[in-house]
Amino acid sequence: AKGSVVTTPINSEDEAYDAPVSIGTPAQPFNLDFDTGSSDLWVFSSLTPSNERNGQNIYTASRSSTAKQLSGESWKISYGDGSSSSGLVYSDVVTIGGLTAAGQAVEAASRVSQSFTSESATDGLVGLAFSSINTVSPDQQTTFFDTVKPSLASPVFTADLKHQAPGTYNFGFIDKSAFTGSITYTPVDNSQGFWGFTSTGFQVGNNDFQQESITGIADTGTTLLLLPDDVVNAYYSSVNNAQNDQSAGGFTVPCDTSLPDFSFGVGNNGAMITIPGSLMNLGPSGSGNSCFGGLQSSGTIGTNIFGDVALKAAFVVFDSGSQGQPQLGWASK
Ligand SMILES: Cc1cc(CN)n(C)n1
Repeated sequence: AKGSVVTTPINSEDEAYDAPVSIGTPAQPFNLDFDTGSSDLWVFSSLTPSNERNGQNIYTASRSSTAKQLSGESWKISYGDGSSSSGLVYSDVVTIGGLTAAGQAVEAASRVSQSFTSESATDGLVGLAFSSINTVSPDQQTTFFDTVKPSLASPVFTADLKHQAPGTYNFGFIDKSAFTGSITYTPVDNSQGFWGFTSTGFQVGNNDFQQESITGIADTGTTLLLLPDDVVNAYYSSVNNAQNDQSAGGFTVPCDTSLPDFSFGVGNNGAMITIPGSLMNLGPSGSGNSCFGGLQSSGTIGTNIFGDVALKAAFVVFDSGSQGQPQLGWASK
């Protein structure tokens, strides 16, 4: 089997990307944030207090003839940006891009934190990291990808995110028309449950390539590219009037400045993914006439995060084991 679904930026800053998902019988429609940095499929629901909702679609299990509550099961998750949610668990039919997962764990929110409430465009998340970090307790559940994997032509999914334009998540196949050149594969360390890999280094504009192992995760659910301070300082020291502005929450640049490209190395054959300078500006920073940089410090997080700013410059293959061990494929587009 194969699936293909369009994913769309939720706002003018490409802050997150949602895609349509149907749950239940008859189908209840949702717009969910596909997140390769977590492993819970959760939705706003009839259990979510009305003062924590803001127009989101809600899942009502009692209206689905295929819903079954998983008795005694619950979930609770918190994300790197401080947001969180928790609730109860049902199994139900979940359809994404023509692919149907029967008996998928659907995590119904009985509470959500403020940033979810205020993001009216997003009805929940589809976790696409490894099922080893699914939070359902006492019986851990599988991600949508793991649930449908046995039926897929190939155990892979791909992410093709775009700047201010619709992109695509494909399941079970690689669309050769979606990228240029070849795909460079690199091994994945999934010991922490993430799509972890090591980049071979970086390059600011047309400067020399700086060889430096940068270990991080490919995370479609994080907006920014979060890298070590030496990389971030090397980038912004090449930008006139760039400044690390605490009140803005990080590095800002003058909004009218053309920014250098930023490239990062993948694989052991010298391949690089180049983020055009235009995509390194995320728009007004909210303080002064400065704009917020797409590259920021991974500082105290404990890992580097290749989020949407990086991923939207690439066609990315999340391969869970077509060659035995999990790997990430990177191609320009
Ligand atoms: C809701 C959400 C998801 C992620 C990335 N995994 N973040 C940082 N926030």
